[in-house]
Amino acid sequence: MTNYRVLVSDPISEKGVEALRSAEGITVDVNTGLSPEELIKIIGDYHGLVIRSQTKVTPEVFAAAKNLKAIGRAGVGVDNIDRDAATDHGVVVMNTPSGNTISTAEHAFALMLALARNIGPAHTSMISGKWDRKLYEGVEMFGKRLAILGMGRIGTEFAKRAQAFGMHVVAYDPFLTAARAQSLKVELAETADKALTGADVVTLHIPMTPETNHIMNKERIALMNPGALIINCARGGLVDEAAAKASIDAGHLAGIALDVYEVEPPPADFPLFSAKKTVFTPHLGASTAEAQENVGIEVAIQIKDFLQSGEIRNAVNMPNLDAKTLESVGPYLDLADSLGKLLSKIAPAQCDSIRVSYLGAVSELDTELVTRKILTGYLAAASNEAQVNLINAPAVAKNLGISVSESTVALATNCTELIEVSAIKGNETTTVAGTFFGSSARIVHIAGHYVETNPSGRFLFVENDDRPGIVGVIGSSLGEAGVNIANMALSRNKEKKTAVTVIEVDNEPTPELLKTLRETPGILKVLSFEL
Ligand SMILES: NC(=O)c1ccc[n+]([C@@H]2O[C@H](COP(=O)([O-])OP(=O)(O)OC[C@H]3O[C@@H](n4cnc5c(N)ncnc54)[C@H](O)[C@@H]3O)[C@@H](O)[C@H]2O)c1
Ligand SMILES: O=C(O)CC[C@@H](O)C(=O)O
Repeated sequence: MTNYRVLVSDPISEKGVEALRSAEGITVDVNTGLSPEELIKIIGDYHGLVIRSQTKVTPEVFAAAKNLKAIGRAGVGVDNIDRDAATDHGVVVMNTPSGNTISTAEHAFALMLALARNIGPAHTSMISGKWDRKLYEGVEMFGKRLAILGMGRIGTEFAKRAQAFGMHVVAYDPFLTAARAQSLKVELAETADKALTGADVVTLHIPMTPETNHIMNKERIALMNPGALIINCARGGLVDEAAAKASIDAGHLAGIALDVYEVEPPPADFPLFSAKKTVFTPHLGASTAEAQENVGIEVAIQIKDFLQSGEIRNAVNMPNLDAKTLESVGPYLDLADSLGKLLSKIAPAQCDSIRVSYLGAVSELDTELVTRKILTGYLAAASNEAQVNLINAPAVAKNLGISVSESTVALATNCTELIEVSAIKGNETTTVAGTFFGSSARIVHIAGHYVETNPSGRFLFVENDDRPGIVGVIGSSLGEAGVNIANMALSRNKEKKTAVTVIEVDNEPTPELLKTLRETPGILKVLSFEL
């Protein structure tokens, strides 16, 4: 069994580390607090990397990570990983989306209550010997209008807690349907602006993207009621901190509670530190024993399963390939790989596009994965890329200028299902196709010829004039060269008056044998390849 090395570069739970340590074929190093330079120096030795939010996985890290196959993020946000670079380098990025949901929702809720009731300043005042009841009068949350931006996992949990407190919940999320809003008993807002108009509190539970950067800007803050509160336990940068400070200073916004910051940690002269009503925590949303145990164990098992069996769960840069999916698509992936490889051997070089058609039963599978595998097989030989895999195959094709299209047809003629792959160069199209006879995968179509052959093995592909005697010459040439024939499939193209012979051979034909065959009158093309 291969020995894989995994680096844990941020603190994760001991149980998570243990789950990796006890895995067969995996060696773990826990080395936290590395500088970017130190990480770059050692990352080349590792096949797996486990992180939280401190480690920044930059393009420079990927360039040095020659053996890296997978990154596991113990948490939700993957904004500390350059996803495009990961995909280009064929590294799968997985997160653990649900293990810290409750903890983060509870933390955001705690921030809201602490802000509304001045818990922080009242505590500080009391331990300095004061008993100031007037200064720290708060506001009730009961009956207040709460805007939730982002009704994913954490937003939904926050909504449930707010409803229990008697708040009126208005939610905006581009993927929140009217039916789901109804079942969650929240008012559905069509836009963020509508959710915020007249809101007393806003809580943010959305990812940080170029579109969501500063979603809480000066104009949106102004839409909220005077005396409103902002809670951000999602990502720094969602709130324009300068605009929030200006609004508090101007007496519109009453206060802000933050767990996350545009720059983490914020500088000592962070302007909001001097604002009137605030609560700050140092990115603690997921910092509970329960959440850390959940995400630590989850990430460890995901990395272990990927390295040991290729299972992919919670990937953010490719479709999932969990055990169940792997079982159903596994045989198709092997056939797809062979079809891709076969196409790369028989189609002209420098094709412009690849077209994949799924006909019959196979059209019901996760065809995106199968297409990725076809590309992996095709590009492994056709490109100079050293490592084309399921993760980077579409990106490699795109970089090479090869467009890829996919179509599905529910019914297949002649057989119950068919995967047909064409390479197109100008007006020349080369097609191969494969199917299953029972559980046995077969290649049934090669460049205009119906043949039936195994999808793996060593092959000789011979195209010749369709006239008597040629197959005999091929057979005797192979015999004289000591090449044993394991299988042979013949096909004629009556229109072109040509025939092809696909011969599965036990040993590799020598260059001399190939030369003899190519020089035989009537033989038009001889290819030798392994699938
Ligand atoms: N503070 C912490 O320690 C901590 C812990 C866990 C998660 N988080 C952060 O919390 C955020 C939410 O996590 P989650 O698990 O609920 O994620 P999620 O993917 O379940 O939910 C995010 C939701 O945001 C919605 N969304 C995207 N763009 C939007 C927009 N412009 N306006 C409104 N909604 C939009 C999405 O449709 C999705 O439903 C993430 O940014 C995550 O990184 C922080
Ligand atoms: O690792 C952490 O504690 C932060 C996690 C959190 O920001 C997340 O996105 O899951």
